Amino acid sequence: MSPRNQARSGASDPARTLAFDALREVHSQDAYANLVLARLLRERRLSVRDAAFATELLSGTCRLQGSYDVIIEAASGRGLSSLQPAVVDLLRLGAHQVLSMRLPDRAAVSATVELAAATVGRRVTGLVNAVLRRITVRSYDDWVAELSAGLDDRDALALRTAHPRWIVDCYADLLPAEEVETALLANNTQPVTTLAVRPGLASVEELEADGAEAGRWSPYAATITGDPGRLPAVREGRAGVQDEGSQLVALALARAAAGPGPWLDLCAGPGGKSALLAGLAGAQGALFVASEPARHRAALVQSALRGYPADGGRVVLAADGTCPPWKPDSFARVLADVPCTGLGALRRRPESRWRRPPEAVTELHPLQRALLGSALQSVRPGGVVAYVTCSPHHDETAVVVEEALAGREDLELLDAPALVPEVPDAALGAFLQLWPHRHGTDAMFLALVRRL
Ligand SMILES: C[S@@+](CC[C@H](N)C(=O)[O-])C[C@H]1O[C@@H](n2cnc3c(N)ncnc32)[C@H](O)[C@@H]1O
Repeated sequence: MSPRNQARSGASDPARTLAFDALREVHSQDAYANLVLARLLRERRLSVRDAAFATELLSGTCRLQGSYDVIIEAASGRGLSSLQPAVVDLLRLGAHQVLSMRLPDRAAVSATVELAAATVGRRVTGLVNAVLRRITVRSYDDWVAELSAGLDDRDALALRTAHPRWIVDCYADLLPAEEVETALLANNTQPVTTLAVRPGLASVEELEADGAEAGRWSPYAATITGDPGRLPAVREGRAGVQDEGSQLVALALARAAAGPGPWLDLCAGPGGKSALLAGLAGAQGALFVASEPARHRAALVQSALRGYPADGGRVVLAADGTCPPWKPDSFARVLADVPCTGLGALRRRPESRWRRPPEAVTELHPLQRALLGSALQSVRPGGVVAYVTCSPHHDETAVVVEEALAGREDLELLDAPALVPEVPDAALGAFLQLWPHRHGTDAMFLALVRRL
């Protein structure tokens, strides 16, 4: 087998080869790193150790990419656009091994040079070797200190924490100054895997007996290490992976006083919150309706609900939430978990911070406003709407809610933090704002609005 084909099959260095192939897909096809990684791990069947190495190499490289790019440009003395994209990805993977993975420099450089030979070709090995050896001369912190000279404080913070400047600005506008860096660095950590049990179908105690640990805030949460699929409750659809922040916002909606009547999840795909809400609605004898316009995502909602008995208490619709097929005033509780930039879930989506342009915030605004308007029309008097984002950005959160409330005397903003009193430091006025660095959850935002 030629070296090139050997590397493609992953025989010589399966972990680095997988990380390289995945990174190429991420950049050349705009693919999601997590999805590509999961697929390649399934297809190539690496050892546990190699799979863990490939996962860290790919995820870490994607997260810190912006700062590595600045370092690579400084070390190579040329702009990245003058290099072949596959070579840039090799250098990024090498930079991560050298600067962040605590591997011996010599081993990291020579393994990356071999990978370059096997994938792109021998002609690039000299360049890859020279640039990586220059990178090994300094630590990450020393590179950042050197390259920060002359930058303003926020640009230096962006480089140090590996975030685009506009995201640094967003966090700096929302948090006390002394918390901003900690909050940004929390986005560079790997979140624990958290499960939510479906109410009435499984219990946290059952998961604990299978090796999980009870969660920190939600009575339905448990954390695990390793593959969730090893737990019978997960395989049987009686529990599923869900961040605790998502559980808390669903729980707050369920706890608000709203009177009897059906519940609606207006933007339900892929069904994480639906799976929890359906059980909570069922416990109150309420019909639960999940609606999601994207058919493949509506199918994921069906799958998330598969553990519940098929007794007619749950309905999944493929409907556009901005022009819904149901009559106004139909529901007692409505969840509007709207599409957003996902700035609060950067831990989970390693490449996303470099992909989303700042304009995404303004582009999403009309849809967010329309969906909240539709939710407020769908709820009956006395009922409650939960407006939720997994972004803390002011323009996606408070601004949307305040616009909807303006001049509406029939709407009342509820004290959302009061409905999850077990969680400290989460009040942003009457809004709930969770943070990875404070709560270990995604940065979920919740506003609860009652229709009078
Ligand atoms: C933040 S996700 C919802 C996550 C979901 N609640 C969960 O916990 O799994 C937003 C969802 O809104 C859906 N969406 C996009 N446009 C929509 C529209 N016009 N009406 C309703 N939902 C929409 C997206 O397809 C996406 O599934």
